[in-house]
Amino acid sequence: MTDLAAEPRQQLAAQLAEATCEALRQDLAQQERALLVVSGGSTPVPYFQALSRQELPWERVDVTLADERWVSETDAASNALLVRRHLLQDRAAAASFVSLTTDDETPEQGVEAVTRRIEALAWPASLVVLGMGGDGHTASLFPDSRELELGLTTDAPVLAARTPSQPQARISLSADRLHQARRHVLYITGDDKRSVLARALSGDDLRELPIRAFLSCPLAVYWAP
Ligand SMILES: O=C1O[C@H](COP(=O)(O)O)[C@@H](O)[C@H](O)[C@H]1O
Repeated sequence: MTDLAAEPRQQLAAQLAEATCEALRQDLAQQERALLVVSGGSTPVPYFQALSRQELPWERVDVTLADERWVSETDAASNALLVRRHLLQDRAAAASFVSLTTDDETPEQGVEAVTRRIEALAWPASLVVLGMGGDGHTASLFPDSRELELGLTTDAPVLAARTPSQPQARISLSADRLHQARRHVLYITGDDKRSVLARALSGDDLRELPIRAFLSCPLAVYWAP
């Protein structure tokens, strides 16, 4: 059976990979290193694959995540595993990846070390590629997170987050740090997420749909059915 969603999603992934390269190339013409912040979850796989084949001076590119589940890098739920499997391949294998986890038991214990790692990167990031869940969360800024208010207001770059709806503890870049990037993309697929985005655009309560914190970045929306 033909998967009707596959082709537009592949095209979208190819377009976003091109736009990502353009952003990184522009910045690498002005500076020694450039930083790309990507999201995890299931959506970015075709984008990562398309990006991994692009020609770029990848050895001058750092890649990190907008957020991570506090699991080992071998766990199937690890966003780092996803990046290593699908993005840090082919030409992009030469990029440096900076993870958001440590060997500590909890993100609260690891957050200081991760903060030091994150601060050592070449900010502002060239591009932040945000994802969005069906509940309007982005990065690990979840509507039901105990730390949502903190994540939206702190000027610290990284925070630990506990979210009743999620099985794992999380670590996330803060809204402030994500805002500081030069360019912002929201990368989503499917009609459900399009409806969530439409809802987000028609209101202003950040606690209801945290993605609203990024709608005026400005945010380039990459969507396919
Ligand atoms: O939990 C997460 O979910 C969002 C969206 O994921 P998707 O599977 O619906 O694409 C993602 O942006 C975030 O990085 C991830 O940790």
